[in-house]
Amino acid sequence: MMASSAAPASSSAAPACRDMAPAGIPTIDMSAPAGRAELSRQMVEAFGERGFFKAVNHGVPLRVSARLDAASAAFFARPAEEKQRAGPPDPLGYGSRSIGSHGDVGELEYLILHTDPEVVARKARAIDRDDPSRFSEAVNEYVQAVRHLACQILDLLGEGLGLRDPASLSRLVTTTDSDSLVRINNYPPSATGDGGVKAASAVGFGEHSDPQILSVLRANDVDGLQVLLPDGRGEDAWVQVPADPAAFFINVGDLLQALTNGKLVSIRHRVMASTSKPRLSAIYFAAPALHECVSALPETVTADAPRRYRPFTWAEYKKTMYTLRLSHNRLDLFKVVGEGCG
Ligand SMILES: C=C1C[C@]23C[C@@]1(O)CC[C@H]2[C@@]12CC[C@H](O)[C@@](C)(C(=O)O1)[C@H]2[C@@H]3C(=O)O
Ligand SMILES: O=C(O)CCC(=O)C(=O)O
Ligand SMILES: [Fe+2]
Repeated sequence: MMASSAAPASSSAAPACRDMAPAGIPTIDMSAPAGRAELSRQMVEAFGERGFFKAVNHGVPLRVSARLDAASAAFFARPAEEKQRAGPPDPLGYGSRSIGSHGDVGELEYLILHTDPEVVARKARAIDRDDPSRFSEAVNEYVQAVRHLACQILDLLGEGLGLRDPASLSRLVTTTDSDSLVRINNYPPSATGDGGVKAASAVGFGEHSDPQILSVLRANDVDGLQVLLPDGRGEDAWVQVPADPAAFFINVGDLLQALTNGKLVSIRHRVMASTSKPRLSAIYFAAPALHECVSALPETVTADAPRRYRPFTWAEYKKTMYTLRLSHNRLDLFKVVGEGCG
């Protein structure tokens, strides 16, 4: 089942799109009413054509998401000088407006955390001084649930792609030294000062692709997420993804594009901040270990589809990504010229 429901977004420095046909937002029912083979086929199709899908009936308990939302909202409601104690984002920690270290800014504040429970526990001492375990337990429980969802999706992809070892993708993420992150974003309402709301063009989080394997995003009931999709006439158009706090939005990251030799596409997305209510989002970025060599899966390399990217380690990719602006097409720098890691 693939449902289409979005209208093109109108504001942007990006391609004009007002009169273009709306591109669809694939919706996949994770309870697999039509069976597992059909579910994995839908995923490969959605990720191959769009680079993302909306997951419903995903099995992550509402209680777990609500607990993270409450712990996050309590932190963001604290005075600025208290929040700064959890910063600066170097690159993990609390940050406000500034994204990365190359001049990108957005209308948001955020926390970026490594998902290792010991690292979460250390950071929680600065995030919730009264009761650090209140915060760390909410994060750890959430991470466990969304990692499980990410791995289910990766296993289904492994099957849909016809991999000899269908669990090879999820193993990249379940390894104890996985470098996965969780990011919690708070977009304050865009007040003008006179009680009104700013023009729809305020950038909450600028255009980019996510660098990791898979991103699992959930937000409250406030719109803002947009994805760049083909409009069917050879152009791309920004498409608003209507908010749905009961769903997860799953994105292909750069590494999954490299692993599948471009068969699955890393989607460009952004958040526009023009809301009268705060938008709160949490994104789990599923990543491999730093030393992992990322190389196209043999099943995706054929005479018709020769290897597109040279092998590289996640550490090497990360080092490059942190030297670049948010919107950079960083995977292009790894297009094939030779073989071998390092
Ligand atoms: C400008 C940057 C911020 C970012 C690191 C980078 O140099 C380029 C990639 C950015 C991004 C986008 C997705 C995630 O939000 C993020 C945590 C990531 O892994 O890559 C951010 C990085 C960041 O904010 O530190
Ligand atoms: O906050 C959101 O909804 C998305 C943010 C995002 O794309 C990111 O943090 O990488
Ligand atoms: Fe993103």
